[in-house]
Amino acid sequence: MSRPHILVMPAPAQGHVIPLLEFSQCLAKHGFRVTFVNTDYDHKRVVESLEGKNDLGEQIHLVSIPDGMEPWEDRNDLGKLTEKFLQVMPGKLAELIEEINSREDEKLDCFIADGYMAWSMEVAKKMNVRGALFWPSSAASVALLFHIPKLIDDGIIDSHGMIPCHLIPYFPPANFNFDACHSRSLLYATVIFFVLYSTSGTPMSKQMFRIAPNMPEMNAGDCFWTDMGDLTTERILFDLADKDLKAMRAVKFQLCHSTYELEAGAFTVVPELLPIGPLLASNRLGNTTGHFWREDSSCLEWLDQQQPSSVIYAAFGSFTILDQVQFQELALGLEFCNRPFLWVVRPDITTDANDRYPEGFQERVAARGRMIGWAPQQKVLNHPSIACFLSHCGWNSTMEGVSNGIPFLCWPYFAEQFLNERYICDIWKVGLRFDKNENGIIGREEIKNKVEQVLGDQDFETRALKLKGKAMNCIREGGSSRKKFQNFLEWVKKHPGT
Ligand SMILES: O=c1ccn([C@@H]2O[C@H](COP(=O)(O)OP(=O)(O)O[C@H]3O[C@H](CO)[C@@H](O)[C@H](O)[C@H]3O)[C@@H](O)[C@H]2O)c(=O)[nH]1
Repeated sequence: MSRPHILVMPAPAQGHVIPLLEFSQCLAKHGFRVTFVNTDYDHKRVVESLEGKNDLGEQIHLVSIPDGMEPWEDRNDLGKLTEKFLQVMPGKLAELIEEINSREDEKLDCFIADGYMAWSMEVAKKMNVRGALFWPSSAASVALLFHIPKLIDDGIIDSHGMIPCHLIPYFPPANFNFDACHSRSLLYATVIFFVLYSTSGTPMSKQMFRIAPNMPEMNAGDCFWTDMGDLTTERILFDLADKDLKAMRAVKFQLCHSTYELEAGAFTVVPELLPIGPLLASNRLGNTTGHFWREDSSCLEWLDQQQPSSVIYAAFGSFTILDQVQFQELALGLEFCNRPFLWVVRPDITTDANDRYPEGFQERVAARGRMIGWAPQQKVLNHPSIACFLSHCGWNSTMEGVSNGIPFLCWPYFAEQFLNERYICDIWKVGLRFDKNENGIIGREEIKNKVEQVLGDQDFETRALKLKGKAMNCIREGGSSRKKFQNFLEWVKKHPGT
């Protein structure tokens, strides 16, 4: 009998491609053939970063379809990207499925889409292919999505995902200086601003709510479509969330990159969600694949030369952009800590690619600091020299830090990262958050103080190691995630064909 064939499609983003490809490797290890469909743009980056190495094995076949954007357009503009891919990808996906199914010995047994691409379930249904979803983010973020109708009923967001105007503080900020409005035009501009602000809506309500007893309090700002900087993008992303929510209700299998033990409360909100995490390349003794940037593995040799539990690892995932002032303050903060550090400085982490570091910084830290463009992060976090993880709290980074028993310093950037921070700091108590200073930035002293607090208090490490034990037990024989993964495999094997 030929191997069952599964088509897997991630959302077009680094934090989605890596875990879905890891999941695909697990499927391949269990005897499945996988066709993995990226957008053309991401496909090119993934293939380039493989540098000709066949880390994927023969059972995973990479293919691609267009995302509707021109090659030079900015894919970090999530509103535009979403708008374009929703126009183009459904048709291209249907063509791809048709083409695969036209080959007699390759017919698809199942289609697995990223939860954030749940709209594609409709395409699969029309093509008579069974669908399942995989969520690369926390169960809490899925629960929040599931909770949208209730948030609308309770008036926390309106039917466009925005906070209704009566919940927005109507008054100007406390530090607003009316005396400074000498000029008539400035006064008019100010009035127009407040009128627009109060009628257009914004999802950034600070009204707190709790959706299950043992989950942290949340606010509308934790939803992934919020805090994007402009209302158009937020509305496009909310429409995507709404589409995903409708589609997910009709899907039998929904898998999630988490564990019951880490997020028990969230799983009670969406009982059909099945955890299969943590997904780590080390679980199958392999390497992480799907990178958009080339890994700089030379940092592992550098880590070998450092003392055990001595190095601060700082990395912000694939989206975070720091302005020049904040970037330099972070550099000075790392310098102030007076410890070895490994800092991932992605080529696009600041808007200004030149003269990014404070004057003389590189020379001063040369003996104990290392800056690289992209790390083999899972291997780094598993290295005995790592003491703590200064992270933007993307869910993959969170799972990777937790699975290695590393305490966190939390620096969330956007979307559900603030919710992940609450799990790290308030529920699991394995890290500390940074506070911004009066200038709205995280200052060098704050960085030094919090690093010292986390590393000076043995309880953080003790709790982190305990949490690691819980997370890793889930994927051992008899563990909860292992069982759910096996249930899923059986379901696919029992119902072969379309
Ligand atoms: O130098 C680096 C930095 C990161 N990574 C990897 O890249 C992935 C990054 O994923 P994540 O930590 O989740 O961050 P983002 O790239 O920001 O992920 C997006 O997708 C996640 C999953 O939905 C969300 O939780 C985030 O908020 C969203 O920004 C992880 O597997 C890391 O191991 C590397 O391999 N090398």
